[in-house]
Amino acid sequence: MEQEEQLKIELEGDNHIMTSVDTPMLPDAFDKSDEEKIEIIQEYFSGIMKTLGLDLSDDSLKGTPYRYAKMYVKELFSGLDPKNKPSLSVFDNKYQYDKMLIEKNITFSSACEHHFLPIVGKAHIAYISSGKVIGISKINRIVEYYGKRPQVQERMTLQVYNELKEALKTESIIVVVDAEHLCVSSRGVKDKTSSTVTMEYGGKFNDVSYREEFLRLLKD
Ligand SMILES: Nc1nc2c(ncn2[C@@H]2O[C@H](COP(=O)(O)OP(=O)(O)OP(=O)(O)O)[C@@H](O)[C@H]2O)c(=O)[nH]1
Ligand SMILES: [Zn+2]
Repeated sequence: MEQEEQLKIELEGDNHIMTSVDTPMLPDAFDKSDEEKIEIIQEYFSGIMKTLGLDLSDDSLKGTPYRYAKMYVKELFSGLDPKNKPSLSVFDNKYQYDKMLIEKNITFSSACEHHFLPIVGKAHIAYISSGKVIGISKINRIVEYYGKRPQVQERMTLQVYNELKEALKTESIIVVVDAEHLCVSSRGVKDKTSSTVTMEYGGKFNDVSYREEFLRLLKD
């Protein structure tokens, strides 16, 4: 089959799926200031509370729509705005350290995009330098930044991997995320013990012996 014809079928076919690890955002996502967003969300959340029958003149409840809106924009979902992306300090690997660097037990919280309920867990990350090293706290900060969005765990895992790949100019990175989803543990199926593990890796970590060493060191 001609390549062009094949491409046309792929693009027009019913099963065509756009592949992207980007968080789906509207084109005008960054037109409003944080203060404008807080104002709008506050109004909507007042409506939700009133619909539930809550009396917003109560002194404990009256500040809740504002608190809620501020928490969304400035805290829980601050990672939707690229202005909050951490700057990553990357240095030359002058000492030519060529083994694995592992940053393990990185705690993070996020929110699942299907229910807007918390995802709470840990990320474990390792890389092998191809000439660059990264300030270790920046690894934690990258996890924090991508956690501060409505997420699915698979996408968050890939976003963290891609960001580190870009900064470190290597694919020899492994990202493992192990998290509890409150939409699974506190509602719906209400399973209190399961956790969800996702991973992405490349480069030297395609070799199982590197993955085994990484997983062994996570246990210590
Ligand atoms: N793959 C994946 N699924 C997720 C993640 N977070 C939440 N989910 C799931 O998203 C699904 C949404 O399914 P729906 O059937 O539309 O939602 P629901 O009726 O509330 O489903 P239940 O949770 O089974 O009650 C649920 O199975 C959630 O467990 C995630 O990070 N990755
Ligand atoms: Zn959910």
